Amino acid sequence: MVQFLVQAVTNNHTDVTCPMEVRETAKIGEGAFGTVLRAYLKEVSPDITQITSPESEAKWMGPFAIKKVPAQTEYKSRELEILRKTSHPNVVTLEFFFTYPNPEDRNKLYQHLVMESLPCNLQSEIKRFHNSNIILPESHIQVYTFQIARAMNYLHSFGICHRDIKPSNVLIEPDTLLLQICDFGSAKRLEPNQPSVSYICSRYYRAPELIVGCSLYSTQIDLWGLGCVFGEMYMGRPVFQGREPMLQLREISKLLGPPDKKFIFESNPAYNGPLYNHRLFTSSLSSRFKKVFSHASPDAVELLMNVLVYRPQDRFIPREVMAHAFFDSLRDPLFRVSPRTVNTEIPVRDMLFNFSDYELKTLGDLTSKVLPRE
Ligand SMILES: Nc1ncnc2c1ncn2[C@@H]1O[C@H](COP(=O)(O)OP(=O)(O)OP(=O)(O)O)[C@@H](O)[C@H]1O
Repeated sequence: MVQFLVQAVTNNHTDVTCPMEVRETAKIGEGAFGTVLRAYLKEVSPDITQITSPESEAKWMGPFAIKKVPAQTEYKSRELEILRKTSHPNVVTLEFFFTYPNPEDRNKLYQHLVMESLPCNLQSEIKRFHNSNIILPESHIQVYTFQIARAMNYLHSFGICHRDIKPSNVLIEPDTLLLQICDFGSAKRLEPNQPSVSYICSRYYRAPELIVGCSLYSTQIDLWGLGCVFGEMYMGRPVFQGREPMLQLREISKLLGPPDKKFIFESNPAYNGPLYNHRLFTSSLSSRFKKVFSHASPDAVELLMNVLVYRPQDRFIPREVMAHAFFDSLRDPLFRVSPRTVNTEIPVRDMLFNFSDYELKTLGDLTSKVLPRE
């Protein structure tokens, strides 16, 4: 356990900055860029310069998840900027933030993002089911996928592209099936006709346009990630597991068939890598999807076929995902789910459809299809 006093901790909701004690209790995650720790925070009076005694007035708040990343890198400050702008039930909440030196190297400042903590991520949930030789109940897959699409609909409405959608960046609360997207370390607000780097996103979840080197991509790269995560919940392992970066396209072509010339030209006319355009099978696209996602219902297969699509323009956008028939049972007033951690069935309709006025506007002509039945 590590405890320290920070003179200037800013509350993300009120913008008030005050001194606080921070108690870090355990490591939750370690990524390429930062460390995530479980932590508690306590307000202290401004004249205190030493850590206060346990009997002091204020209560410890938490648990939180603190993400520490080296401060002052242009790349990472985007994460704070984006988390400060967003407020959505399916996007992790930033509660406080501060900069503080690294205990091992006092000269190096670290940005600390203090977020609401969720107990589990989707990667461990998928593994848990897979290791017990069972697949996630389709009702859970519906509830989780709907919330991913809802978060994307919100983020994309501001042009914010997450750029690293994968099960370990999807947090869940197994008792309620609440889901929140985390890790905005790669996220960026995409501007039309402004190029961005194509070497983002974790390999198994990279959209085909990124693999062939597209730099003018859109928020639709996140939808590919949604499709991969959606499919992984049925398969218990990543849908496209390329052994190395260039073999990733080969894995995709085993299911979708080879990419066509139009897709390559629109993505990157200068692409001269392998195209895997020899015939690997004779079966139809839909029979391949049915075979690969053998546990999925016909509606789920149909939705997967509309998301795992080469051309980003032909891929469903988030509100089309939410409006799809696969989620119709969620719209039923009687819909209930049985979380694995709870012994009773719980209603989830209020949690799924508590749209803000802003969100309702983003649904446009699909509003009546997305909203629940009375
Ligand atoms: N708010 C949170 N609550 C609970 N766990 C969290 C939270 N934020 C992050 N984590 C856990 O910590 C892990 C690493 O966090 P994050 O992905 O933000 O760091 P990163 O350095 O960008 O990692 P990576 O390189 O794997 O993308 C996540 O996969 C998740 O399991």
